[in-house]
Amino acid sequence: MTNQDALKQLVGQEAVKFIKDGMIVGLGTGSTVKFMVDALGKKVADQHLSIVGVPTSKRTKEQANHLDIPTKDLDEVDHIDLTIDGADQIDKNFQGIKGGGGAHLWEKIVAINSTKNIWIVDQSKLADQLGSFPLPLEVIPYGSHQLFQRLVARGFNPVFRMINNQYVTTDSNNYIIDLHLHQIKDPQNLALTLDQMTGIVEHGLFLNIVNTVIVGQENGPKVLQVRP
Ligand SMILES: O=C(CO)[C@H](O)[C@H](O)COP(=O)(O)O
Repeated sequence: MTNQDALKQLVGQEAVKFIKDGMIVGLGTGSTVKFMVDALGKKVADQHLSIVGVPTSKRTKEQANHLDIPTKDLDEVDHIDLTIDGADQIDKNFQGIKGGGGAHLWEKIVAINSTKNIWIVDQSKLADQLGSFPLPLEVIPYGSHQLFQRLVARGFNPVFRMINNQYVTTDSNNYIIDLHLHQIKDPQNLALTLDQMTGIVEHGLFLNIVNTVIVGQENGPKVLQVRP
């Protein structure tokens, strides 16, 4: 296991300490969350916990089910106590970019329906300012090349996310366009602009969402309480 993976595993293990018997828990997506779900599977089995997971992607649902963690879809629960998810970049005001794994649409829907949100990251994800990580947009395939041109005209440096010359598609069968912005001076303003552009289903700016960030560091996970 790489050193970075070891840090991810430690934050995943730290995060499951926040999960108590009886909770409905949003399960994020990504390599860090994968370690958390592994730890949760063990905790559920060892302590005979009765919890329900609400996965934010098909791959997380598959992993949870494989580990015998009961899951429900978002519309089958009446609340979510806590969601634990990863992040691609977090700035000094604890605003985030997500969607590196292409799951930010479901992740944001689950996050805004959760009483509390915890992000688990290794220390490489912390930055003074957002933007060195490309900002993902989930876009409707229909007319996406017209949308692309509008993004070019605004100077947003868009790039369709492709693998082996094929469009990457999300769990909702949409495309991803990554904006190579390099720096985002005003995340709120950019979010408003993107919210108003027809064809964009959701962008990866997660603003004023996270309550607690757990950062993997060499000397152990650090828990940062961001907002109540
Ligand atoms: O937003 C996400 C998926 O859409 C992930 O949470 C984000 O990409 C972090 O992933 P990882 O833990 O693999 O670095």
